[in-house]
Amino acid sequence: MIDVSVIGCGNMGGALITGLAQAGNYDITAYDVDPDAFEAIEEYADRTTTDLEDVRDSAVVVLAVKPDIVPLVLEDLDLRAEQTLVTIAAGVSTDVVASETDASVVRVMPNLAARTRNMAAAVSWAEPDENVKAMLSDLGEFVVVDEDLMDVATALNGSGPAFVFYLIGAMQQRAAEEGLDADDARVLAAQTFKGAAETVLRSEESIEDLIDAVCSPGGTTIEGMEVLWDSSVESDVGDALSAARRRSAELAEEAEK
Ligand SMILES: NC(=O)C1=CN([C@@H]2O[C@H](COP(=O)(O)OP(=O)(O)OC[C@H]3O[C@@H](n4cnc5c(N)ncnc54)[C@H](OP(=O)(O)O)[C@@H]3O)[C@@H](O)[C@H]2O)C=CC1
Ligand SMILES: O=C(O)[C@@H]1CCC=N1
Repeated sequence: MIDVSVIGCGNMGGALITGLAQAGNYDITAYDVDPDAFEAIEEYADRTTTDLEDVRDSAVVVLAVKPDIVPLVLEDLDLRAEQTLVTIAAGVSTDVVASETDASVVRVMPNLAARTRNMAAAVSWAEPDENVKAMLSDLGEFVVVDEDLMDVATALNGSGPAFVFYLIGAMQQRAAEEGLDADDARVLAAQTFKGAAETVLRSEESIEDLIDAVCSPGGTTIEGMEVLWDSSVESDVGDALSAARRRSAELAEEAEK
C-alpha cells in the first residue's frame, strides 16, 4: 500500500485520484482549500481534508494546483527528506520546487486519461523513484525525459488530450451531419481513435505504413487522405503543439521570477 496525498482536487488532481483508486494498492488523502472540489472524488479518495497537516506524513505528495499557486502551497508544506514531492504544474521546474522543500522532487507531466488509467506521462527525476514508478505504471504509460524537454512533453501529452478531443469532435460532428445518430457517432469516433492508438502502440510499423494498410486501392480512405494531404491539417496540428510548448516555456519564465 503506497500512502499518497494529492494537493488540489481539480481536473488533474481528480483524475489522478480516480485512476489510483481504481488501481488499488494506494491509500489516498485528497486535500483542497475548497470542500466543493471533493464532490467528484469522494468515492475514490480514502479521506478528504482541508487541513494541510493531514498530508504531511504521506510517502508521496502530489502537487496538483495551478502553476501560480505552487509557491503558496510550498510555503506551508513542511516535508521531510525521505518523502517524495511530485510536481505536475506546467512550466514549474524541479529547481523552483526543490528550493522550497526538503523532500525529493520528481517532475511529472501527466494527462487527463489518468481517470481511465490510460495516461501518457513524461517524468524527469535525478534518480528513479520506486513509488512514482509504480504510480505511473498503474496509471498508463510513461517515458523518462530530460527536464529541458518537459515543455514539449507538456504540449504533446499534457495538452494533447484536448487536441484529440477536438479531432474526435470534428469527426463526430460531420458523421452526425451526414446522418448518423450523434451518440452513435460519438462512440464510433472515440472508439476509432482508441483503436487506432492501440494499433500504433502494439505495432512497429511506421505511421505511413499503417495509413497505407487502411487505404484499399481505389477505395474510400484514399479519397479522404487526398483531402488531408492537400490541406494544412498536419502543419496546423503542429502549430497547436508549438503554441502550447511556447506557453509552457513562458510559464517557466514566470515561475522563475
Ligand atoms: N488539466 C490537465 O489536463 C492537466 C493539468 N496539469 C497541471 O495540473 C495542475 C492543476 O491543473 P487543473 O487540475 O487543470 O486545475 P484546476 O483548477 O482544475 O484544479 C486546481 C485545484 O486546486 C485548488 N486549489 C487552489 N488553491 C489551492 C491551494 N492553495 N491548496 C490546494 N488546492 C488549491 C483549486 O481550487 P479553486 O478552483 O477553488 O481555486 C482546484 O480545485 C496545473 O499546474 C496544471 O499545469 C498537468 C497536466 C494536465
Ligand atoms: O493547459 C494547461 O496549462 C495544463 C497543462 C497541460 C494540460 N493542461
